[in-house]
Amino acid sequence: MTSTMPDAVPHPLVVRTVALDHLARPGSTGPDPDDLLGLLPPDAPLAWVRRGDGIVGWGEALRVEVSGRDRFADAEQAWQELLAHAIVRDEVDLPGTGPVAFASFAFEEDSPAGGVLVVPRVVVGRRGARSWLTTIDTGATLRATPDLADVAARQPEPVSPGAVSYAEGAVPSEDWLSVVERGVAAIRAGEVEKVVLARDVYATTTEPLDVRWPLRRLAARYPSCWTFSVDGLIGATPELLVRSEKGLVTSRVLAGTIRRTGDDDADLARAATLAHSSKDLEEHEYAVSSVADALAPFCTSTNVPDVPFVLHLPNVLHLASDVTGVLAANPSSLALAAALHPTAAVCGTPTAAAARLISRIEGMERGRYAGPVGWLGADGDGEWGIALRSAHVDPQDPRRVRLFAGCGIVAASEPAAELAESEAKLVPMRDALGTA
Ligand SMILES: C=C(O[C@H]1C=CC=C(C(=O)O)[C@@H]1O)C(=O)O
Repeated sequence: MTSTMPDAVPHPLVVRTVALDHLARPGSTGPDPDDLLGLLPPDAPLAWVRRGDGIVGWGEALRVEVSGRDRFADAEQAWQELLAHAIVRDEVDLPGTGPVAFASFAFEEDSPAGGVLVVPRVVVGRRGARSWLTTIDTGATLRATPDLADVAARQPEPVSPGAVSYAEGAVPSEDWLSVVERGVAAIRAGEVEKVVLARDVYATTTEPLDVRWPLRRLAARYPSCWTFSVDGLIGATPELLVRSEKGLVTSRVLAGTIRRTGDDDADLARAATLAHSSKDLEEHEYAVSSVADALAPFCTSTNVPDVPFVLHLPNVLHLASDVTGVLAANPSSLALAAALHPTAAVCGTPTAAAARLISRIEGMERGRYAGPVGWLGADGDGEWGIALRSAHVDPQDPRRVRLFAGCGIVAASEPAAELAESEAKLVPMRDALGTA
C-alpha cells in the first residue's frame, strides 16, 4: 500500500460540509446545482452521479494506492486511519456529506492496476432538493470555502476529442469468437456453469481527452446509469454492486441482454423475448444468486425478487433484479463490495473456477474494468457500481483510451451473437467519445 500526501505534512484531515440549499431556490443566480458535472475542472475530475444527484470532486487532499488480494481491506484500513485523526464539521449530515473518498479497484487480485482511493479537496453533492459543499484540507489552517459561482464560471467548456479512430484490443474480434467457443466448451465439459468473457478496443483521439466531454454525454444519454470518473476510469454503469445507507443495502443485478433495434414496437417485442429467454434467465439467475449468497451473512433479512424486470437502456435491454437487505452489523460499504466482488455478472459460476477460466482463455488484462467503483463516507455508507460501459484513459497519453465490454456465457451461447452483444455494450462509450 502506498499513499501520497501532496503537501507531505502530517496534519489531520480537516473536513467541513456546508449546505448549499439556497442555490436550489428558484431565482438563484448561483451555479445550477442540477449540473454537478458542470462544476468539474478538466484535470482529474471525480464523479459519481445519476439523474443529477450524486457527488463530484476535484483536487487531491490524499491518495492511497493498493494492490493484491487485500486491496479492499488495505484501502479500508487507510481510510479508517485517516478518519481517526480527522476533524469534521458536517452541517448537513446526509449520505455523501462529511469526509468522502472516491475509489476504484482492479477486477483481478494480481492485476497491476491494484486500486486507488482519492480524497478530494472539494466535493459538491446533491440529493433531491439538498445540495452541499465539502472542503477537505490537510494543512494546519483552513482555506476559505470556494465560491461555486466563481468555480463554475472559471471552468473552460469541455474540449472535443476531435476525430476518433479505433483499433483492435488485446484479442482481435475474430479471435474473440474462439475465446467464446472455448468458454462454451468449458461449460459443456462441466468446468463451470457460467463464465463472463470480455474484450477491449482502443480509441485514439486527435485531441487529448478532456474526460468531462464523455462524462456529460454519458450522463445525458444514460440517466438511469451511474456516471463515474475515478483516476482515469470513466463510464456509465447500469449495475449497482452495492449501496449501503443507514443499515439498508441494495444491489441492482444485471445479466441477460438483448440489443435494441431503435424501433419502439420491435424493442417491446424484444423485451418480451428477453423476459422469456431460458438462456438469459439462466445467466441472470447465476448473477442474482451470487449477490444474494454474498449478502446473506451480513443481513438479518434479504429480499430477492422472484422474477427479473427488463431494464431499458438506449443501446440494450437487460434482465434486472433489485436485491435488498437489512444489515445485521455495520460493515462498511467497501467491505460489502469486497465480499460481493466478483459477482457472476462479471465473473461466473462457480466464482473461483470461472475466475481461473477467465485468466486462462480471455487473453486480456481487465485492469479496473468490471471492478468496484464508487465512493465511501465516514460512517461506512457508500455506493459502489461495477465498472461496466467504461473506458480507461492512458495516463501516459491522454489521446489513447481503452474501451471494454463483456458477455455472460452459458451452455447455449453462440459466439457471433456474443460478439454482437459486446459491440452493443461498447456503444455508450463510443458515442460519448464522438462528436455527433
Ligand atoms: C460484463 C458486462 O455486462 C454484464 C452486465 C449486464 C449484462 C451482462 C450480460 O448479459 O452478459 C453482463 O453480465 C459488460 O457490460 O461489460
